[in-house]
Amino acid sequence: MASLSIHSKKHKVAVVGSGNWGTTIAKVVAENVQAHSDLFEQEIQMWVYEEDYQIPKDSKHYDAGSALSTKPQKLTQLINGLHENVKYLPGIALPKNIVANPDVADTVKGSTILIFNLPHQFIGRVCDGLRGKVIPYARGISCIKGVSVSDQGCELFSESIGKKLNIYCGALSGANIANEVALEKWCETTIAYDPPAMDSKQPTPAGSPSASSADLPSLQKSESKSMKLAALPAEYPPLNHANVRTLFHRPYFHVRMVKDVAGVSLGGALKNIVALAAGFVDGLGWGDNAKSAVIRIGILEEVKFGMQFFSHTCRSETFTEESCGVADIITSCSGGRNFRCAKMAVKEGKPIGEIEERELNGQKLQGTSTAYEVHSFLKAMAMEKEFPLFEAVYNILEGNNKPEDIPKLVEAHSTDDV
Ligand SMILES: NC(=O)c1ccc[n+]([C@@H]2O[C@H](COP(=O)([O-])OP(=O)(O)OC[C@H]3O[C@@H](n4cnc5c(N)ncnc54)[C@H](O)[C@@H]3O)[C@@H](O)[C@H]2O)c1
Ligand SMILES: O=P(O)(O)OC[C@H](O)CO
Repeated sequence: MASLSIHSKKHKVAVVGSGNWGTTIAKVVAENVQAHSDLFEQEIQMWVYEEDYQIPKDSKHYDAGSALSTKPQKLTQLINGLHENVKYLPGIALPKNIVANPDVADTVKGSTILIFNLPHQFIGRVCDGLRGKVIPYARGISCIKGVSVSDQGCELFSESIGKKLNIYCGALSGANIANEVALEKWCETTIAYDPPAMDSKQPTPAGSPSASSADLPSLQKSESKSMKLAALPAEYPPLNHANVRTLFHRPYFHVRMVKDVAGVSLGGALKNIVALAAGFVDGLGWGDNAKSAVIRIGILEEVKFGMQFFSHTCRSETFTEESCGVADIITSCSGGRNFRCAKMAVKEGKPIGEIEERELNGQKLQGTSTAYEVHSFLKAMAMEKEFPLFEAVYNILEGNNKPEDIPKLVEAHSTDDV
């Protein structure tokens, strides 16, 4: 609830992305800024990748007598007029304090909290366009489930966003099918936020904001030693765990705060590969036992990947105890888009890309590209054999193997450990 604040400024929040999850998270934070007007400004700017959209005839918004319905309209105009993202989150009423904006630089202007939430294949280009446009003391949260693989290696999006924009960026990930969260069905999520110590200090209310610099948190230290962060001016409420949690926690969306940014990010990214494997075996009609075997092996490979390549910060418990780990694998292997499309692809004998195009109305699978990206990283490290499930999914997508080959391909995981 709103209470008196000793701070003369409030945080302005922007959401970069407005797909199925982007719009849902905008709804969550729009509700929370209304409930905490002592900490946050009331308007949420939400960046929309602009497109024309024709309201379908079976939509409750279709009105044959209105120009809004008879020809395609800008999606931003529809969202702002109807307070609903009719394309990516149809049927969900959005709080009126969400403003859809087609200009990404204008969306983030003056915002101290930036929430990145779009399919991972697009974030690099979007961040390139934001260089120099964000206020220097802004802080970010990445809700993106994927990893960034390049010649330099495998990078978390929290890291690459942070480096590109010269800001600290944490991560949010969990067992969170967007449509269920949007309908306010209870779930949990994990937020990893480990900002520079200066963000948690109790502020000195009066005086100059004096943007000073601080070292990056340990996760990023080794990779960008030269990067210096601007301090959050004392006029703002501190961006500590409590205030970050306040922005996201709802009665139906329970937040657990942790510090393991790598574990949270990797859990969200790698489970998408596992969900494809689960869809493949389910598509074959192999039943729940086969799916559970895939889940068990998937968790093992997630932990191994994290401890092998992000050992300086990653905790195995993040995968086995948090919503972003085991819970997200279970959810994703039950009702996620990657699971559903992989299952249909096997049942219908069609390429998964064709199913994605037909079924998802513009939403994007993350597992297929992540399987290729993880494969290219493992190949560069000559470690393909160490991750047979991830490799099996890649080889099935590539046409080198069939879903029926999965038991043979993951057999190494079935041998005794004694
Ligand atoms: N949908 C879910 O249930 C869910 C839940 C948790 C996390 N996530 C993760 O959240 C992230 C965002 O997923 P989502 O579900 O919001 O997206 P989505 O799958 O609904 O993707 C569509 C979005 O991509 C945008 N887009 C299309 N082409 C683009 C381009 N060239 N440049 C920029 N944007 C473009 C569209 O405008 C739309 O906003 C993903 O990493 C996903 O794994 C999704
Ligand atoms: O629909 P998916 O497969 O992208 O999964 C959605 C969420 O990540 C589940 O937590």
